[in-house]
Amino acid sequence: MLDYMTGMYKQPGAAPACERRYIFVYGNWTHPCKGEFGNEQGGASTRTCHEQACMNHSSCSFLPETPGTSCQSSETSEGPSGDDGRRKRTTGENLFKDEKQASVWLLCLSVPYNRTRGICTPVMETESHQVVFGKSIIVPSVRELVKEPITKVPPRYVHNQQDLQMAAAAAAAADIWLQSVPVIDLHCLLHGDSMGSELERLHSACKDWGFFQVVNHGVSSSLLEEFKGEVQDFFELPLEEKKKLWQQPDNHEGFGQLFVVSEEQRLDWSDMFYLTTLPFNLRKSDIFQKLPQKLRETLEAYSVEMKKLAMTILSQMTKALKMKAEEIRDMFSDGVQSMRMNYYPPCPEPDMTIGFAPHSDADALTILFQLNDTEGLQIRKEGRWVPVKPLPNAFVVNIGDIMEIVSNGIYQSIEHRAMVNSAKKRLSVATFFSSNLDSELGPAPSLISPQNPAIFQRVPIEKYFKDFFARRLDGKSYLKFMKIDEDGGHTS
Ligand SMILES: O=C(O)CCC(=O)C(=O)O
Ligand SMILES: [Fe+2]
Repeated sequence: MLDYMTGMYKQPGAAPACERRYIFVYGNWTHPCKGEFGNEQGGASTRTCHEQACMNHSSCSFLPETPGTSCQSSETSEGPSGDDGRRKRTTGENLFKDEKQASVWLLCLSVPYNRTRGICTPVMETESHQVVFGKSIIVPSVRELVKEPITKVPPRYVHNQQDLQMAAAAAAAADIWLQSVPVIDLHCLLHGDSMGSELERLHSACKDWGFFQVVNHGVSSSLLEEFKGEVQDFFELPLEEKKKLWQQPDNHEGFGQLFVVSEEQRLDWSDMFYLTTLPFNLRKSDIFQKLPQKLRETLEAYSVEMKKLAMTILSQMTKALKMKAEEIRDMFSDGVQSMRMNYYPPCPEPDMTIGFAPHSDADALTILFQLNDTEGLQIRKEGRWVPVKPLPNAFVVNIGDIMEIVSNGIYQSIEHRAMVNSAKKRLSVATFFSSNLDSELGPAPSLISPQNPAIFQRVPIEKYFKDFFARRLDGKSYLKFMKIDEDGGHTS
């Protein structure tokens, strides 16, 4: 049985001996505790860090500098243990035939496991760090609301008309903009002759747009299809089932809406499900245990893929910004990952409301997976709302506030929102990637100089998030709060 707090398989009576193993697929690696570094091309490899030998065990990890996105090599590597408890050698090809399984295995190997039983037996009491980042007033489900034939949007969902009128203008101008949101080819960025030019394109996309679509990302389409189906089924569960996973008054994880801080506040035309997925010790076990089994397993695999992808993109951004590689590693190696699944039901008066009010994301990097081809996402560019048309097999990636702060404003988080329509529902999953919970947030030292002084203050990341979730979501107002004014204090 998989323990969803630690990512390990529970096996009663397992012996306590343990070691920590790491696995990476392609690329450069470093081992901060042992001062080792190396390079692997092709196949999956594991390295072992023996707990006793490692003084820095809690923070020790092999850090893939250029994690790969493909696992098709047939190079030899180690695989999960056989039934006899001894480790079997297998080929990379076999190991990753079932990518979902492989990803779960990757996760398991990134935590201590019991040497005598092979893979993922419980050897470590993970101290569950029960951080509650925020709470939100409990609100009804919009999906349930539209089950009754309604012709008008209830007053609590009617949004500011001036803002909404801009949506119509954006729709009219859509064709001009459709081609404009940059598309980054991850394969070209990591391999081959066009790496340099693709890196420049990435840099411009982050500076000028704060948004881009990423293609050739290497995440298996079968995993994405499976995840898509399971998320759709999840929102179709009967209300009685969903209630078991509804937000609680003291914690915003679960079904509901985020950032609802007053009974008067206008609500968005959507239902969402929010949960923290990484690191393991931040997971809310009661939520994980109640997820449908298949979704839970696919979510594990998806979460690993998203972490790999986020780390790859972040390390490329570091390169483009000419930051020191270790700065990003120190901040994100054990980064906080959370997911927000969004369900926007059809709306009888789409011009009166909004699926997700304008906001910038508080994280470093968001990877958005649009589950169907219904349009709805718009980004604010030069004062206009620009629709983002989902490309097949692409993720939409955007810079969040943390990256704007770390880059000292070179990259900018961009306001975006989700619109609804009268005919079709829309679903998306946003994966948010933020820095390690014990890190301090502020501009990267390598980007600061007397000529380029820090424009943002430094705060512990835990405080940053708690303050963020305590506020009503309002465009980029939270980032303004983090800015240093000319006298060296807060700007607001
Ligand atoms: O559903 C969308 O397109 C946008 C979702 C979003 O912005 C978010 O979850 O932060
Ligand atoms: Fe967002």
